[in-house]
Amino acid sequence: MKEFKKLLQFSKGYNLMYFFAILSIIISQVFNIISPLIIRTTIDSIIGSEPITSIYIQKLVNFLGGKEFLNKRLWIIGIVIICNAALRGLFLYLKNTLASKSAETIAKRIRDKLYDNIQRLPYDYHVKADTGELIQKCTSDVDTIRRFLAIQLVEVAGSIFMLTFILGIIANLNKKMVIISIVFLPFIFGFAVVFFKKVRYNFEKADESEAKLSTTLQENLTGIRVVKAFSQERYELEKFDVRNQEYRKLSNKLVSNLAMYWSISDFFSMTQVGLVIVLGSYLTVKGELTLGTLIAFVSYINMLVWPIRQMGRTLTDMGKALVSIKRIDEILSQPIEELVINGEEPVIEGNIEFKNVYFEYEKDRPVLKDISFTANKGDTVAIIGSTGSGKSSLVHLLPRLYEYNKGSVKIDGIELNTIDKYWIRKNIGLVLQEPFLYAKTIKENIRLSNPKMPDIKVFNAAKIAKIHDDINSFEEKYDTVVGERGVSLSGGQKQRMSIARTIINESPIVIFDDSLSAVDTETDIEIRKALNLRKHKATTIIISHRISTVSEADLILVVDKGKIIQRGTHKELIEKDGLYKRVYNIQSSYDEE
Ligand SMILES: Nc1ncnc2c1ncn2[C@@H]1O[C@H](COP(=O)(O)OP(=O)(O)OP(=O)(O)O)[C@@H](O)[C@H]1O
Repeated sequence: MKEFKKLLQFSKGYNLMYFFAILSIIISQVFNIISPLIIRTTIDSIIGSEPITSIYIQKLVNFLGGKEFLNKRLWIIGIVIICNAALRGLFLYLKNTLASKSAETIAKRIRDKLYDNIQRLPYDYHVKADTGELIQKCTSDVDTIRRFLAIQLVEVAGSIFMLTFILGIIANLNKKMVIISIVFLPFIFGFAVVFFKKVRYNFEKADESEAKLSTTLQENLTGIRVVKAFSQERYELEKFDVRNQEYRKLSNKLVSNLAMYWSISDFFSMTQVGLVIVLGSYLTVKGELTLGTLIAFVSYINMLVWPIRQMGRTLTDMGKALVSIKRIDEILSQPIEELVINGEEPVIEGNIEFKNVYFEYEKDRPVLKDISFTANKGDTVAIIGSTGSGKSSLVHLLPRLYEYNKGSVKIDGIELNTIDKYWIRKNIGLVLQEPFLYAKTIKENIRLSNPKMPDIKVFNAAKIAKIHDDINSFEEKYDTVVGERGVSLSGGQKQRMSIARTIINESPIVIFDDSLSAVDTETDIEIRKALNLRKHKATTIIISHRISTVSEADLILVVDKGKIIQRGTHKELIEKDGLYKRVYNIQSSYDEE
């Protein structure tokens, strides 16, 4: 029930439409149920001489001209049957349209809300989240809910109504026959429920196996260059073959499970129908049942058996929808990141001050310890240190991707955690370690944050990032579409593209998180020279493992195990014994060689 309540927030404005969908299936069932009564009356009372017991049918017969009149014009009854079928069709059409329309709208709203929440979840959530799982929740889980609303729920409502209505009618037709007609129904229903509950595990296994198969395919396609470089084709083929075989095995198992179910269930259903025919015929011969009533019973039992058999399956499938609602709720109930809290938007100049800052991702496991340094507007601060020493964590504090636990960070004298996240992120350009490019043109990728940016700015940014000449060498120049994840560009070109994309915004603070690593030393020097020309426009923080990249910085911080162990200019640091000098010596001797 809790799960249904969760759906209600998405169905606002469509509840009435959904109610009409259910009403339509009920009305269509009424027309469906009337049909055997018309045939019964025709056989027993219009053609035969049995009295008409129902006053409603008597009224209808009178309205159509009376028994005698109809007896000579049976075609009128044919038309009534056709009209009845047409009306049933009309209401079925209405049910399908209304249910699908409301289900589609609800599914769209859920997708919108999920997408909106995903955009607003904190950075840390996305660092840890499984992308495949998120995609599955936004696609197949939403689709399961859509099918549940568009098909299963209305069908079950219709079947429950039909069951009650038909039982009411046949109870009036012949009491003895009612017992015979329904004796197997609970068994057919129970068998369906038990069976589908049991095979649900097999369904889930097959689903999982299919997901594994597509993940293997996706991984292979994404990493195809690594596969080729390491001659891993055979291993990949074998891996895929194992997954493929596993999926085939599980699918086959499911198919044989279902084949067994449908044949056993068909056997019980046919036994139920057969029982009605045999015992009904016996009672008819004995004179306890009219021929028309027997035909009505056979029709009704056919109407009941198949939906009841299907309902067992539908009810178990509905369980899947409940699981899907729970799964999407895992995203919806995550606390979203408040980007604007006080709405203050101070002009950011670029003066940065860290004072005794501590930070930890997990309790009591500090990643940054007692970090203090100052950078004035326009300064370049370089951070160097071994992998895992805390360099990225340090710079991630500035755009407030994470909050420091102790100490103080001030931007132009204002405590960082009082500046809105939205505003500070707009004022900090962050070039990440792994550049991500959209499957768009180069120009669109560079002016991503503002598509109205004039071409001249795009060219200038590309020139500073030393990618302008490369772009001009492409046939379509700035209109070249880069493939998914920019596969047609080299690693260094992608890094330079993402540098151009960041510096075009002319943010007062720019951070390069090891984003020159794939660029050769010469290009690295040229980029830094170009950046130096705009030195007074932005405070720059550069993370690198390369001494040549950090050597010209106004301040170099050497970080180890979350602490600043050395600081100063290149000149000062190479004169002191310590990590910096050691790295410098290693890299210089390597360069000389
Ligand atoms: N989201 C996270 N949750 C928990 N621990 C993390 C998270 N991100 C990083 N860490 C841990 O924090 C420590 C510092 O990581 P960080 O990425 O800041 O190092 P780094 O110096 O930038 O390394 P590299 O040079 O390899 O990029 C590492 O031990 C890392 O495992």
